Amino acid sequence: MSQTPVARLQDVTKRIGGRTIIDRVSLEVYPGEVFGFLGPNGSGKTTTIRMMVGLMAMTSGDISIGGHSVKREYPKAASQVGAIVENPEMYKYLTGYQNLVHFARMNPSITRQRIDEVVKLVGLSGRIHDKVRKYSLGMRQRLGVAQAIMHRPKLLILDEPTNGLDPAGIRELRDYLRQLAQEEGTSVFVSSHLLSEMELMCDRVAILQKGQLIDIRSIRGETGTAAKEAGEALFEVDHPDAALGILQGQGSARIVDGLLQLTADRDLIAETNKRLVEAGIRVYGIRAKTKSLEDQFLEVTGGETVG
Ligand SMILES: Nc1ncnc2c1ncn2[C@@H]1O[C@H](COP(=O)(O)OP(=O)(O)OP(=O)(O)O)[C@@H](O)[C@H]1O
Repeated sequence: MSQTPVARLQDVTKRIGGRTIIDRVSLEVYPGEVFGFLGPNGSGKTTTIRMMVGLMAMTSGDISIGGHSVKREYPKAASQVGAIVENPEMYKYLTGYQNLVHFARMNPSITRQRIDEVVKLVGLSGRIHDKVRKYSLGMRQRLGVAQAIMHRPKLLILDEPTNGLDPAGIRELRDYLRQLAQEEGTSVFVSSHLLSEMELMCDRVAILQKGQLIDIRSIRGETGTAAKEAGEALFEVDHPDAALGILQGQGSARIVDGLLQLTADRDLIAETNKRLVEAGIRVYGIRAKTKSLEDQFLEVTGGETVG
């Protein structure tokens, strides 16, 4: 994508007590996309998010939000983020609306009209004047999201928002996150340890394993099936070394057992083939070893059922 990213993580690393918890994680989140951060428990999702919102310092690397470095321009970066990292603090004896008015006081730019708008967006209009103590978990969470987006952040970060929600609650969450992305152009960064939920909610998913990012994938459609997209493509060519030279800059290209191997989706396979042929390389065969997101996630989790 050629758009300017809303969030950019560059080689983000966190070491605690000599242990590397997050290891050179790099990724970009684009305007209006719902980006999933998928990994088994303990893989480092929360730690990464804590660094993104400035709750924890990085050991090295950098994160920018809306073009502002979290390290060097924290107030500017923070103003572009809305997040629910731990359970949102809400006053249970107040109504949902009173809670929002209370939080809006801290930011004079938030008007009553804006409050009404976010209430509608998260689907709480009918119950916003009920006391929060009467709310279900899903409703409390929606109120938390309403609070987090009142100041029109470019990026909304949600850490494991589906925890404890029933399937209907998850579907609702998916619907209003999508709406948020579409109507307000807000990008959403959402973590989960459940692949099935990520497939329902996200445009792209990054898989984190033991603090390392092992893949970033697009998800096509909302049918619950992961696109069999990027994978290893093997090119059988007459001069592998020359072919590798031609593909300089195509990050993943390497030679394996005399074959030119690279990570590519269908378009990139076609494009690579064209480049090679045009450069005078003879291509005898192309094999694509695509792995579904599910295959890959099962490898990461060792086939264990997580949940
Ligand atoms: N302050 C800390 N000191 C030492 N180790 C930590 C600290 N914070 C996190 N860790 C370790 O870092 C690893 C990643 O933790 P993290 O909570 O980020 O994972 P997670 O993917 O969010 O998992 P979960 O879904 O279980 O919260 C874990 O092994 C955890 O024990």
